[in-house]
Amino acid sequence: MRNSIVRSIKSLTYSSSSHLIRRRGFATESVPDRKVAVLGAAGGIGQPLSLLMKLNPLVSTLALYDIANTPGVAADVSHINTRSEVAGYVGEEQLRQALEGSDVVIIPAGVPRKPGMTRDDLFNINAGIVKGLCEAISKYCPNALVNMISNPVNSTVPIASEVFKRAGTYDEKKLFGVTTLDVVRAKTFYAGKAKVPVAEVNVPVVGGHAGITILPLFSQATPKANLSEEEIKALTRRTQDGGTEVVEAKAGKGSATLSMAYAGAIFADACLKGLNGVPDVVECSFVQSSVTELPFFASKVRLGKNGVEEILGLGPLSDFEKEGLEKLKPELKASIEKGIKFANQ
Ligand SMILES: NC(=O)C1=CN([C@@H]2O[C@H](COP(=O)(O)OP(=O)(O)OC[C@H]3O[C@@H](n4cnc5c(N)ncnc54)[C@H](O)[C@@H]3O)[C@@H](O)[C@H]2O)C=CC1
Ligand SMILES: O=C([O-])CC(=O)C(=O)O
Repeated sequence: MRNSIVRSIKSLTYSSSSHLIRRRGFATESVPDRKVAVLGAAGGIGQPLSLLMKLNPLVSTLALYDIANTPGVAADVSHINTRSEVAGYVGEEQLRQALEGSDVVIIPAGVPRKPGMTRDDLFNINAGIVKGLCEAISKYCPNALVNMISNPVNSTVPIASEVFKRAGTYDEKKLFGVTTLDVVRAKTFYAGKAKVPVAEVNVPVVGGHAGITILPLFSQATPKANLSEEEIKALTRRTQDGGTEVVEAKAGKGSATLSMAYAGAIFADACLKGLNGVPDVVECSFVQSSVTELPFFASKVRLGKNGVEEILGLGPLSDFEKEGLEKLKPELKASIEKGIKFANQ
């Protein structure tokens, strides 16, 4: 789980007119054409995420879709002299064009939290938005990898799975809840407390993406550090409350957008690398899973040419983590069931 985007940008030069990528000092190699669609591209996450995807040399076509304001965002981003061709699509009548041919669809469409709200409070509005977008995906790009950012992720991913099942297009290997921001936060907070270089830190985060369902496994963090039980508990709480920390600091102006765009770009890059056959691409994600008795669960996932190649187990847990795992299950189960019920009513 390295910072692959930054690495790509540093180590590669690329041409906007050909699909060749030249590693400085090494032979030229070709990369396949890949279309990425961002749904909700004009929003707080959508705009910086579109920028970051424009910087990604693995993308050849970037489709920016929203219900408003995408022409401006697309015109702006399109002037950046990188490989991908950019097009903006606005309104439902252009959704088909935005989606057709997509390899990866990233969904940050929907309303964000305000102080005092839980992610589940967004369900009533976002569930319908996600359902509509997934119906379109099942029609126009049923083979795309779907990166679900819209909250509550613990419910929106099950909604997507039900929509795809109903359409006969469900492939559990291709549906991902994006939990990368939890990993990004866990790494940052751990590095600060353990006083180790942040770029070297790895911390798996499992479970789901809301409050106590976010379970960072600091017992598996590397590089190892001698943190006290109290310090580990505080780091766990801060990771679980990271979203709320930003919501409160923004004081009514939304939730995490910039760090989320970064995290979303890391995860989409991992999906593209997997599709392109790069070996050993592993990220945490909320996917259909048999790691626990719950039908969906976030854990480390190996990405490959068809999406999920392997779901990795949890590994050894500390007593504190075992307790956290049992505590999160009822809430996560209820959120999953709420999504499934909504999609089928
Ligand atoms: N998975 C995660 O870790 C995180 C998830 N989020 C979630 O991401 C979502 C978006 O957050 P922000 O970008 O801050 O919100 P925002 O309100 O700034 O942007 C949302 C965008 O979605 C668009 N939209 C609404 N309905 C749409 C539809 N039917 N089709 C296409 N676009 C549509 C809006 O026009 C707007 O441009 C929220 O649900 C938020 O909770 C936020 C941070 C982290
Ligand atoms: O907290 C929120 O509402 C947005 C989010 O999911 C996060 O920042 O992790």
